[in-house]
Amino acid sequence: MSLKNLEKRRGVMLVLSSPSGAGKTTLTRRLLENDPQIVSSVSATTREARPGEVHGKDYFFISHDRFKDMVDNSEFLEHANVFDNRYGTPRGPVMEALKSGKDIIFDIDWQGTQQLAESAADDLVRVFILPPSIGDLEKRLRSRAQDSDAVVEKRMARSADEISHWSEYDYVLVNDNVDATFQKLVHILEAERLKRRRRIGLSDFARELMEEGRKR
Ligand SMILES: Nc1ncnc2c1ncn2[C@@H]1O[C@H](COP(=O)(O)OP(=O)(O)OP(=O)(O)O)[C@@H](O)[C@H]1O
Ligand SMILES: Nc1nc2c(ncn2[C@@H]2O[C@H](COP(=O)(O)O)[C@@H](O)[C@H]2O)c(=O)[nH]1
Repeated sequence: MSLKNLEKRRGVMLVLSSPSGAGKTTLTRRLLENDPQIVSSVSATTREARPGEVHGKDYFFISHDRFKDMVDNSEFLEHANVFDNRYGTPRGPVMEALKSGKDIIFDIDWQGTQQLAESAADDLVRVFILPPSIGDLEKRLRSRAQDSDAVVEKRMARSADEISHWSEYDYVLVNDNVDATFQKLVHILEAERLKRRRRIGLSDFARELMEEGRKR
């Protein structure tokens, strides 16, 4: 067997969740820029686009009617109501990515993570991002300057609820320094990629090594 076959593996479904503003989007963008093996799941949402957000790249911005049709047609892998809007993960692109041997990163809330855990537990790696303090979280949401005061207030009011789900995750990172947090995320992904159950070619490789070893 060639060493190339040994590299074959099941894709990782890497989930990032956090209270709004803790840094999921920032970390996701950085990972996508630095790692050609991972792609991002682009969610559909009924919320308005923020300035600079691009349809099809940041989200698929769709109407409530279209969202309902997609739910009725089972087009979502998971979906949830978050901050008075609907959000969902389109099923097709995730399946395509995993089939082509890519890893896929999801920026979704705890409700979506629970749904993915029911349908894809073996492939899932769940990372929860905490802010260093609630004061920092609010500063980040305000300095992002993309949401109205009312929206920021609503998100801050829900932060404790979101944080209460931290222990449902495999890893918890405190995003104090973005460079340091990013490095930790890279290490998590590297270690998860090496897990035995994901490495499809490993048993054939080990069997062949043993056969050769026994012949000596
Ligand atoms: N470690 C950090 N230190 C300081 N600022 C940060 C850090 N990480 C992210 N930020 C900034 O905080 C703001 C919010 O980050 P980001 O948009 O990535 O959060 P998010 O978790 O994706 O939020 P949401 O759930 O609302 O989409 C951004 O302006 C980002 O540049
Ligand atoms: N369950 C899901 N949650 C999602 C999805 N896409 C995004 N989200 C979460 O919504 C909030 C708000 O996001 P924002 O872009 O409006 O700031 C945040 O917690 C996201 O993680 C999804 O497809 N499913």
